[in-house]
Amino acid sequence: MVAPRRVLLPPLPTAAAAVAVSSAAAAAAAAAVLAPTGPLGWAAVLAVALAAAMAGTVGWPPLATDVLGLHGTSLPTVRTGGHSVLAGLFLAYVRAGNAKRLVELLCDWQATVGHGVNYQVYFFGRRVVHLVDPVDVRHVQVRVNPPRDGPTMRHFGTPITPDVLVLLDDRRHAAARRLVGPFLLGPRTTDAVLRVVNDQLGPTGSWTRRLDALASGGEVCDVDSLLVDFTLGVIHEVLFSEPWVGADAHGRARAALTDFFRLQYLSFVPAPGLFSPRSVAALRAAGDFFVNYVGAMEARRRAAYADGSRARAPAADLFDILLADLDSSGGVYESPRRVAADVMIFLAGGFDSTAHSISWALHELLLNPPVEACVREELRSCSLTADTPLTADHDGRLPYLTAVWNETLRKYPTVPLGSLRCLSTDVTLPSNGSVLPAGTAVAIAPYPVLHDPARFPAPHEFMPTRYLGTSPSLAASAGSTAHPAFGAGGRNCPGQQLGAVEWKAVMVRLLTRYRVARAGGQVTKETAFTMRPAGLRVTLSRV
Ligand code: HEM
Repeated sequence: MVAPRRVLLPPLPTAAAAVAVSSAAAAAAAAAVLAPTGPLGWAAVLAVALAAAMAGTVGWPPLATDVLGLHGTSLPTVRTGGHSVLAGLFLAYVRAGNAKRLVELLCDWQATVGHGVNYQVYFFGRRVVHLVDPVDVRHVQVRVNPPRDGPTMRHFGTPITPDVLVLLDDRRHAAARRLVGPFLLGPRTTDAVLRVVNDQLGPTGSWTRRLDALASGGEVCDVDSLLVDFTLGVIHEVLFSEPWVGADAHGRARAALTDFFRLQYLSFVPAPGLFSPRSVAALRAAGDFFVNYVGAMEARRRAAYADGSRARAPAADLFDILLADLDSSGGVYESPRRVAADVMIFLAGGFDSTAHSISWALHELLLNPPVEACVREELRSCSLTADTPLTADHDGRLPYLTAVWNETLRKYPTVPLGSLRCLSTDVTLPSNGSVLPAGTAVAIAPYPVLHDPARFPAPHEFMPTRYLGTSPSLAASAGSTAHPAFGAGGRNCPGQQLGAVEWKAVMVRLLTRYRVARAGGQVTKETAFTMRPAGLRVTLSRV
């Protein structure tokens, strides 16, 4: 590994200017030589300018390699071992994104520069710094807490409004988090989740009937897909205190959110115009669906207040809190569209990330019978059976299951790429004093941080014992800065308690009622914003 030199990099516009100047010069030179007269001639000039821009993009950064104490810019393409030339880095990224293998690409890059080593990559003259040194990660996420990188995460706002929670400026973002935080991180969310899970997966619950039917027929099922449906129902009930309204609403929402995530990887690429008109139309249709749905839910709620069938206060759910704020002057939510946008973000954040964390845990229990035996033994020792509802009191009494949760999210952080931030001020990295200039895009992806062998020996092994004795409370563990599966700081995941409680409640319900067996097939990591175990096929049988 090359020892970093500490040299201050010229500010970002220098890079962009270098690319612009080299492509303009190339275009001028080509124009002089080709003397274009028709469209073909101009197309040739354009092609030369484009090639110069790409060459400039990749050719300029080596001058900057090792400045900032970072490494990189010549990185292998995924699984080929070959090094990227010219636009190779960009193409490798797009190819890996299309193949839903961005995690593998990131791991290859990380292995090239060394585990725990920060590095930089360039896309079209723009530097993206990947931070993995834990000291720097902590500093930037918690102390600096930069906003998300608006231009490259713009599609989060595309469907409804750019004023969506994840993209708000610091002041408005903090106000929104203060509004929803007490609900999402408090007992009302825990109670709501336990009520829904215990009801639907309880002895007479609708989901239990569905799973019992699969079990008695010995049917092979895609357990992850079932769980995605289930968790979309849970997050809806936490938001609205009722199931999805309308025959096809649940299905349409799932399709819309899937469309929304499918394109997410392109938003990490800081180049304009990457979305095809068809994709943009699909995103807009998804946005329209949510605006209409939330509008109808609002009308329904207001009618219930008006006829007295429901009290306006105290707020029973997150939707009540959002509507009360909408009705107040100077609140966080100034329009119904803003409410619809954030409802969409909570639904998006809260469904498949949690579903996949349950599926990955089941996958590992199937691979590790001694771990499964320990979990089952712990459930027995707490007298948890298929007929016993899980309560909030059980949390501290299930340390082994808690360790399995932590280890599942370490090995399979289900939002593996985290989010892209943009520095508003110059930031000095505490690990080596390097300065990242304001405007730098910073990626803090949980996956490489949680697979650093220096911090997690044998990172590809599933060892819940790493966490035994360290984290008595489920909600407080995986969200810490030492375990950044949920990010950290002011823009961390507000749904971590919800996800943790739901994961545990579902695991208890499934394991006390069913035995799960593998039904063949290869399980691979498939990343489209969230990371799922593709190919996980199982059969269920009653315990
Ligand atoms: C296992 C489950 C989950 C994982 C691994 C996860 C992970 C993450 C991560 C890594 C971030 C980005 C943090 C950052 O930028 O520093 C995030 C943000 C977010 N998550 Fe989660 N999440 C999970 C469950 C949930 C749930 C259940 C909800 C429902 C409320 C949710 C809602 C959100 C929202 C709204 C944001 C954006 C926060 C903001 O910008 O203020 N997540 N999550």
